[in-house]
Amino acid sequence: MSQYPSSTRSNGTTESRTNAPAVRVETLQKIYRSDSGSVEAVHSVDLEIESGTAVGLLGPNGAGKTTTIKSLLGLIVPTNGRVAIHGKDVHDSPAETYNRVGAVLEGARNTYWRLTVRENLEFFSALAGQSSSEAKERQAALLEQFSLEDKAEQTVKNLSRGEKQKVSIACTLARDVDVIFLDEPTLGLDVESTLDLRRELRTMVNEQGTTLLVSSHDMDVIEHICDRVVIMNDGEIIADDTVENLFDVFDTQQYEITVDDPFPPAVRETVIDEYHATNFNQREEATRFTVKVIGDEFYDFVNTLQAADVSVDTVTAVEPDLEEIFLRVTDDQTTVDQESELEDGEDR
Ligand SMILES: Nc1ncnc2c1ncn2[C@@H]1O[C@H](COP(=O)(O)OP(=O)(O)OP(=O)(O)O)[C@@H](O)[C@H]1O
Repeated sequence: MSQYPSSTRSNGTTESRTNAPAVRVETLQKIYRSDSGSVEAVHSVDLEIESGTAVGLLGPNGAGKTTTIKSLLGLIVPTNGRVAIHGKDVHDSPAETYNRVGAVLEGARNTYWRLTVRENLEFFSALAGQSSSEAKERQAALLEQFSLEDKAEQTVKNLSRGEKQKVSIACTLARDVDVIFLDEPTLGLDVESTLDLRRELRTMVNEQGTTLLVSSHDMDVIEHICDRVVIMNDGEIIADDTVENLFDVFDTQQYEITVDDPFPPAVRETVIDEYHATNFNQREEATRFTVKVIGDEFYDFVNTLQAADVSVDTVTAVEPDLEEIFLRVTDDQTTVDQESELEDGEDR
C-alpha cells in the first residue's frame, strides 16, 4: 500500500489513475554504433512490470541489462521500440516519467557527500516540490525506515558503505518516486548490512507499493527480494518467471552426500564429471560432498555409487539456489545458439 494514494502525490500534484503497468517495454532494440563497428546490445526485448512488485534482472556480463535500465530511465535513445512508465512514454513525457522514477546505479554518487543525511533528504524532497511539513514528515519516516535516525546529522562522507547505500535509496524515495532501479545494491556491503538492506527493500515493496527492478550478480539478494526474475543473455530475455516456477521448471536439486571410505578416485572423478560434485570434505573415514542433479538423475547417481561398491551413509537435500538455475538457463541458451550456428553452417 502506497504511503500516498496514487491519485494525490506527496507534492500535491494529481494524476489520472491508469491501469498501465509500472513499466512497459515493447520490442526494445539498441544498437551502439561507432567508427569501429556496431554492437546490438539489446535485441527485441518485451517486458512488463506490475506496480508493487520486485523484479530481478540477471544476466552474464554484456547481456544488455544496463542498456535496458538506461533506456527505461531515458538516458539512452533506443534504436527501436518503446518504453513507458505508468503508461507515459519515457521520451514523449520525460518530465512526468522522471518524477516517478529513481535509480541507484552502481558506482554513481547519488547524494551530496559534504551534506548531512538530513540535508540530503531535504534537498531531494525540495526537488519534488513537497511542502515543508509534508517533507519533514516524510524525512522522519525515511530515517526511521532505514534505521538512520542516529546518523541524521552526520555528513554522508563519513558513513559506511552500507549506510551510504541506504541514504542513496532513502533520497530516491524522498523524491516520492514509485519505480526504482537498483544496480548491484549490495555490492561491497558486509553480511549484516546486506541482510538489513534486503529487509528494507522488501518492506518498501510490501508496505509502500514501490516497484523495484534490481540488477545484481548476487543471486541470493535477487532470490530474497524479488517476486520475479528476468534473465537476459546476448541482448534477449531468455527466462521470465517467478523464482518458484523457475525452480520447478528446472527441477534442480542439490544433495549433500556422505559416503564411507574408501571412496575410489575413479568414482570421485565420475561424480565430478557427471553429477557436478563439489565441496569435498574428508573426515573420520567418511567423505562428504555435494551433488547437483535434475529430476530422476538422482537415482542414476545412487546406482553409480552402488555399482562401485561405495556405501552411502547419509543423504540430505540442500535448498536449491538461483545461481544454479541461472547457470543452467544461460548454458542451455549457449548450447542452443551453438547448435543453430552449426546447423546454419551445414545449410550453406
Ligand atoms: N556505450 C556503448 N558503446 C558501445 N557498446 C556498448 C556501450 N555500452 C554497452 N555496450 C555493449 O553492449 C553490450 C551490452 O552491454 P550492457 O552494459 O548493457 O551489458 P550488462 O548486461 O549491463 O553487462 P554487465 O553485467 O557487465 O554490466 C556489451 O557488448 C557492451 O560492450
